[in-house]
Amino acid sequence: MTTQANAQVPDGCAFVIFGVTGDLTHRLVIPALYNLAEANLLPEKFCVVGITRKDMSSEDLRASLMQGLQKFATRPVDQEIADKLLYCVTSVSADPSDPASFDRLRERLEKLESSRNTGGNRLFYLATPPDAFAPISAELGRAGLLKEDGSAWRRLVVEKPFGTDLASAKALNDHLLSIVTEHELYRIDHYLGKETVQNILVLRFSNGMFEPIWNRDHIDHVQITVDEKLGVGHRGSFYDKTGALRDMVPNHLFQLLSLVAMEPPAHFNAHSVRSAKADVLAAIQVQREDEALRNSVRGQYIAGKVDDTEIPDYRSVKDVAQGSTTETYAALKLTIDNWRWAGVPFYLRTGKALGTKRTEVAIKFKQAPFAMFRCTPVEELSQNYLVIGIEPVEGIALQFNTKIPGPTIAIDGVEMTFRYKDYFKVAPSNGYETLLHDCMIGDNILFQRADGVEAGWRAVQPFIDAWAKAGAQGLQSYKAGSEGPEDADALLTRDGRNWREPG
Ligand SMILES: NC(=O)C1=CN([C@@H]2O[C@H](COP(=O)(O)OP(=O)(O)OC[C@H]3O[C@@H](n4cnc5c(N)ncnc54)[C@H](OP(=O)(O)O)[C@@H]3O)[C@@H](O)[C@H]2O)C=CC1
Ligand SMILES: O=C1O[C@H](COP(=O)(O)O)[C@@H](O)[C@H](O)[C@H]1O
Repeated sequence: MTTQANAQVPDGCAFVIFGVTGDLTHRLVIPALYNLAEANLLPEKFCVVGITRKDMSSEDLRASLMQGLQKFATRPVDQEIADKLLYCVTSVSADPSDPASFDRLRERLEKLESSRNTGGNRLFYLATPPDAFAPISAELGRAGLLKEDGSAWRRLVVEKPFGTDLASAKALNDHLLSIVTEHELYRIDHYLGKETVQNILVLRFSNGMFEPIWNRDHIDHVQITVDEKLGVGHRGSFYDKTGALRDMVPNHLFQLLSLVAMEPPAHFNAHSVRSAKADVLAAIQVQREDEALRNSVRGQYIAGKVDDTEIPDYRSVKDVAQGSTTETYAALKLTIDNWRWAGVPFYLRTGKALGTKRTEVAIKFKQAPFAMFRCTPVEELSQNYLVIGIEPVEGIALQFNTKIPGPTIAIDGVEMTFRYKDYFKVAPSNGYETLLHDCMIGDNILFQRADGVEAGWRAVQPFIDAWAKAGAQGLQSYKAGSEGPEDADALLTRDGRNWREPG
């Protein structure tokens, strides 16, 4: 994430994609590379090596990627730029279960590097299902593909999910860090590619007015909401093993939480920013399992309608186990054990097949201490929220009370809003451009570090364990198209608080 006005063009390199035939590559990676090409942010000395276990010609691969680009591009496709990008793509077969194929890959890569004059710099992007991360990286290491060579760099990019619990995340960290250094490793969380998420850093640390009130003296609580309208769709097999908690909380919701709650980093660099984020994640209180049960709600959707679309019962989705107890909704109450946040609860919720699509962080300030205006009791005054809209509303809103014009004092809540679309005219991106560009220029600031990942899993582990033991007990049903299980409201009302209404 550059702070300069002119973004840096990366060094020449080979961009090697494992899982090139998959959905992520077609939907996000190639369209993001296209957007970088259009912005002149790809190096001239560049090649894309698409790895597949199939026998696929480069022509067929290019045709398939072009189709994906036409379908998923965020901007009108300029055919000349697209052709130039796809001309750089070569298909190579390699399968981690066949070590010899990685030796052949090394030879092919060396030839391509020399014909494209890429300087030997290599980026390996693992856009495969997560169970392939360890075998592929092991083979890359064994075949010497990640071995440093003079000044040429090597980087390994790993998609999410990073582990399925604390133990597996630790094991994956240990494995990967036995092959590459932390600096060469890029753990992607696509939330950090969103402009609105990156802006949390800028909002907090480029404006003097927030820091003095950004603490337990002025903030009552924080709400982090990631509500989705989409159901599980065709991802039953992945989702039923994963659930809402693992799928969203230790990664995306904790990225939001850490940006909102971290201490000011000493420097704007990967070490300082990631240390501050890891510190605050490590300060989340690790609850006992009985506390985790009391401080959480989980739900599963049943058939209903989202807008005009009928959503079938979660349990009827293909590849979802009969009688599955996997949660499609999770709400948690967490506390952060440090001086800034002592006594300030963080309420997190996320779910699928809900009535509203909304990703936001709402910071609720403490009420005015005294009801000078007798027209409205202080507890009935509208609440003071600073709302950071991530999606679909991209912007920032401040809610406060104001006098209703007229001869008497009457008070109403109003909202002051900033919307990106009103201020900035930028070509729409898909969120991966910044991340891919950063990998190529060697900036890890927007990528997760081992300690941050493990601290996140440590905080959610008691919920995973307690829910696994409880099984169906305590799992609420909610209708698709609703706002989630009713008990989610109780998580706040028992503390004398409410979830912020949409809008
Ligand atoms: N799709 C999306 O929108 C998003 C996906 N992700 C993450 O990206 C990764 C890829 O997701 P997605 O593209 O949807 O997945 P896909 O199921 O589409 O698989 C990607 C490709 O990986 C290859 N592959 C599968 N198993 C192995 C294996 N054991 N060894 C080597 N290659 C293998 C296959 O290619 P072949 O058969 O040709 O070898 C397959 O086409 C996942 O980790 C996912 O969580 C993250 C955010 C969004
Ligand atoms: O990683 C994932 O994120 C998406 C939500 O991403 P968003 O950018 O649309 O908010 C979620 O739907 C998916 O289940 C999860 O795997």
